Amino acid sequence: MFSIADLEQRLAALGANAAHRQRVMRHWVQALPLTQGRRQLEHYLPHALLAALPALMAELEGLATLVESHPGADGSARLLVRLGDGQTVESVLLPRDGLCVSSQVGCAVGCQFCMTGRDGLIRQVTSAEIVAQVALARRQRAVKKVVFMGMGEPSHNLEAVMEAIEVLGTVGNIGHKNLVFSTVGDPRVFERLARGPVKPALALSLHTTKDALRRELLPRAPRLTPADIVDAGERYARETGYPIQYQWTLLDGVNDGDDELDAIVTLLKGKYGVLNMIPYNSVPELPFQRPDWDKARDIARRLHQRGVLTKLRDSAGQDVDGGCGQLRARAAQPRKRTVAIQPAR
Ligand SMILES: C[S@@+](CC[C@H](N)C(=O)[O-])C[C@H]1O[C@@H](n2cnc3c(N)ncnc32)[C@H](O)[C@@H]1O
Ligand code: SF4
Repeated sequence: MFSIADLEQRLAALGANAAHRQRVMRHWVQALPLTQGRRQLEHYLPHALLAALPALMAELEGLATLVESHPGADGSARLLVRLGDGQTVESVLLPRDGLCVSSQVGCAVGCQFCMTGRDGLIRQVTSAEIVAQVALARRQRAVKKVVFMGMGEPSHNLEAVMEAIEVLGTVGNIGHKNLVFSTVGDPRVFERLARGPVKPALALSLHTTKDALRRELLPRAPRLTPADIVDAGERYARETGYPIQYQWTLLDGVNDGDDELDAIVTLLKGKYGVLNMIPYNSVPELPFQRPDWDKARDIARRLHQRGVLTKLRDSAGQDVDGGCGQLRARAAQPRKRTVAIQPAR
């Protein structure tokens, strides 16, 4: 297990200067053959590095290897990925060149509706292992967007995630607004993301406007109220120019009542953001129900009419254990079905 910083050090020890390091990293992250490039590697890299390169590339490939691929009817594919020590995480190839990656094995937040949270935190995923998930996916298809919506809470592995984001947004050739950091909301996140050289877009998993219910559903999320989260999100959105993606997992009879809709309008109307409503992926082991699609569509339509930009989305690969953590648990993000769009401002 090593980090991007460890990799940089190893390259430097083999005689690589900054430009050499960037070139090697580009081949890895973009899954480019070593023969590709304007200047051939053998005329460019120091001898020691050249000699070590095949073994090093094999080692980098070994950071994330494919165990299973479950293609969905919507063009997505849920991947079960083995890390170097045998632990497994999920990545999801999304329609339209997106990829959902995992930042932790398990998760300490313990959301009641999430299969990943049931395991608790098993271990952190290193920055190199995060980037390796992208390299693995790129060996299968193009990746132009990376969302941190797989297993784990990125704010609990913040420095590793930020290190990976910096690589992906530079040598990885991914547009900064196409890197999406998804979090339950942690005060450190807003400050840290705004400070990085690569500022990602931000998704905030809100799920309810009620503080007490949120504490129940997300038992170990930081003690920010929904209003605190939206305030901090609004500042980040204004600072970066990217709208916040508010995430709302729709749970039948739990967070889909008229009282929630009234409070959503109070909280989000006029804010620089979009509300993504994602009907819960049923997981047999968990005690929640997915609302039917017509009900979900009606909720999105009513919010739209009241001035909240709302999109109804379905998790990718509904037909192949679409709930995050299900594939790992049993040895599985967003196909868009946009029903209502209204300019937020
Ligand atoms: C798996 S989490 C990972 C990122 C981060 N921990 C978070 O919660 O934003 C990504 C999103 O998946 C959602 N999610 C988890 N389990 C789900 C399920 N069974 N059905 C639908 N969405 C789910 C979460 O609510 C969250 O918005
Ligand atoms: S939804 Fe996100 S924060 Fe909650 S348990 Fe799952 S991975 Fe962790």
